[in-house]
Amino acid sequence: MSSGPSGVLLVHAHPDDESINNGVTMAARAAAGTRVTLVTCTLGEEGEIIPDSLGHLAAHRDDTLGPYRAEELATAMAALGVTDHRLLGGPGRYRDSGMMGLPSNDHPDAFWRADLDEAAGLLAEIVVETRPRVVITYDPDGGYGHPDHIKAHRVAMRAVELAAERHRVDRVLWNCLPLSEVERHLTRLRQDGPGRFPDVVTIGDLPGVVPDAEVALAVTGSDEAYAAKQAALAAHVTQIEVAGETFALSNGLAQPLWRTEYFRLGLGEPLPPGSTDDLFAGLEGPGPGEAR
Ligand SMILES: CC(=O)N[C@H]1[C@@H](O[C@@H]2[C@H](O)[C@H](O)[C@@H](O)[C@H](O)[C@H]2O)O[C@H](CO)[C@@H](O)[C@@H]1O
Ligand SMILES: [Zn+2]
Repeated sequence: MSSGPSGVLLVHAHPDDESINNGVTMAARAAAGTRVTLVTCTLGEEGEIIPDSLGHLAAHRDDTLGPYRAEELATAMAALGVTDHRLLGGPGRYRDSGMMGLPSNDHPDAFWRADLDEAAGLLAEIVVETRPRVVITYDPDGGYGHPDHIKAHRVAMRAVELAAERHRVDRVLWNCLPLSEVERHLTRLRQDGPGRFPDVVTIGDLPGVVPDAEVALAVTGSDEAYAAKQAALAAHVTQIEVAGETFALSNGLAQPLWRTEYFRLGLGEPLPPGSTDDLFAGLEGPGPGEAR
């Protein structure tokens, strides 16, 4: 018998998105005793692969990248202290669709092709089981237009609707980045140089950049939470290289490894203006017997 409403549910498209977008938030909440549940919608089977030694895993070769990234995800979750992480519909139910417009979008198992209500129904059952007060996912553009990110947004929002008669989520938060902070960090990155990486990202390469006024919440990590995020990112060996307070994807473009993670309000209870650190700010107390 689950107790009252508790915790936070995060909905992400591929293994690595959870650590990139919410590593600090997940580590801080797990350490505080909040129930943290991660649902990852695909295994990232179509991903590029950084280490040459692992290139054989690629979709056009052995096509075994998915199980490998599942192991990377488990290692990242251990680093963040998150024990409840699930694959939507079970391992392999929905396949990584690849970047928008590629033939992999048409794979019969591609998440981009998934029936929305079927996928949202699977997620709604997790919402009813775990009873989160807050759900975190992407904005309607998926942050940067990747089909799996867009679909994860749509599935998450529909699941909250489908679950509402059995469990009402207090608020849905969308990951974002405030323009002024992006400009400040990229200016410094360009001045310091990309270090071990060939170049630095541009604003257009970063997901969910919005005017500062649209940011409803900023969650800044402790040294411990930030170190956990660095370790979690580093666990995604096929996708990410970490260099101190920067990292790069397979595109080799240095980008900030954010210590502060930012959110817009997607649905539900507004946060008090200028809220910091508390996903549950302004909500009536924790659920019965639940830590926040
Ligand atoms: C962070 C993220 O969502 N990564 C996705 C993305 O991978 C990017 C993609 O391969 C792009 O072409 C590269 O330039 C970039 O460096 C990659 O991060 O798309 C992949 C395929 O759908 C997905 O597996 C990966 O997780
Ligand atoms: Zn992704």
